[in-house]
Amino acid sequence: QESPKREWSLRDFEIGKPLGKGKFGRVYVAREAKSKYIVALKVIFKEQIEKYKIQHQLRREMEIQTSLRHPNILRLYGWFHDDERIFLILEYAHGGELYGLLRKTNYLSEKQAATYILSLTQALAYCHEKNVIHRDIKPENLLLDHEGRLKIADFGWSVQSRSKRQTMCGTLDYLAPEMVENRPHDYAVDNWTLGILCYEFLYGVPPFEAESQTDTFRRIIKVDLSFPSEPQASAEAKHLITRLLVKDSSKRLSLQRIMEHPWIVKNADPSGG
Ligand SMILES: Clc1cnc2c(Nc3ccc(N4CCOCC4)cc3)nc(-c3cccnc3)cn12
Repeated sequence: QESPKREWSLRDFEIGKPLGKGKFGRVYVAREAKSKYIVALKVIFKEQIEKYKIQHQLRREMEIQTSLRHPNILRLYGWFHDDERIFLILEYAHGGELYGLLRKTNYLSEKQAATYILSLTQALAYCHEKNVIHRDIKPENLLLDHEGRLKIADFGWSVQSRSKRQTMCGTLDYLAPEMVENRPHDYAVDNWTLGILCYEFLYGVPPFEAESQTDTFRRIIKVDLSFPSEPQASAEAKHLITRLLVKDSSKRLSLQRIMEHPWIVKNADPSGG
């Protein structure tokens, strides 16, 4: 049952270290003074909102994010503002960025990869049944909780930390052909992105990575997909990736079929851990 919506203010929080900064502001660890509850506090500057004319997008994103309740979607508990800033009170993901894990281990085991793909698929299926589409599941928006469970932490403002790889900012790697070709896109773009992420979890690099954005663009629209010989991935994993990285968006494996795919059924830990 819903806790009473109380008015928050900056006085309620002790601000900790910055976690990262984005185009519109920064994210800090913070602690609610009375309960000692740890949260992430995202600060967005109003003059940036006016400058980029994103008031409505921000309002819509915040309403959506507050209404979503799913174990793999980061909670937005509430917000408040002062003269020049808007503060979002977010669930703190104790495990940090999934990217940090991927960078450390280069690539994930098939069990880990399948578990994260299942979590993402379940979160997306939840969003789609609530008619929330196009949660851009770019990797920089994927965080981990204290048990290593995946959390989609996006409401349209990906936060870039300094430690991010160069390719990350403004990369095309995760965009579906219909996006890069500026054609109308629907929620099937998320199915494509699941294929990109599955490949990157298993091989450590996105499938269409190239020296230049132009080459990445060419490889995406051609679906120039090949699997390296190292590290070895199972035939089922490659089958799933091949059934998602399909140019015709209507032919991509549905979220339901992903959950039932042999590679997922065999390898994923249903508890998401
Ligand atoms: Cl929103 C939100 C909720 N929780 C987080 C979070 N949590 C978090 C926890 C732990 C560590 N570690 C750093 C290495 O040592 C281990 C702990 C990093 C981030 N990070 C970011 C973030 C991270 C990077 C850039 N921009 C934002 C956003 N977050």
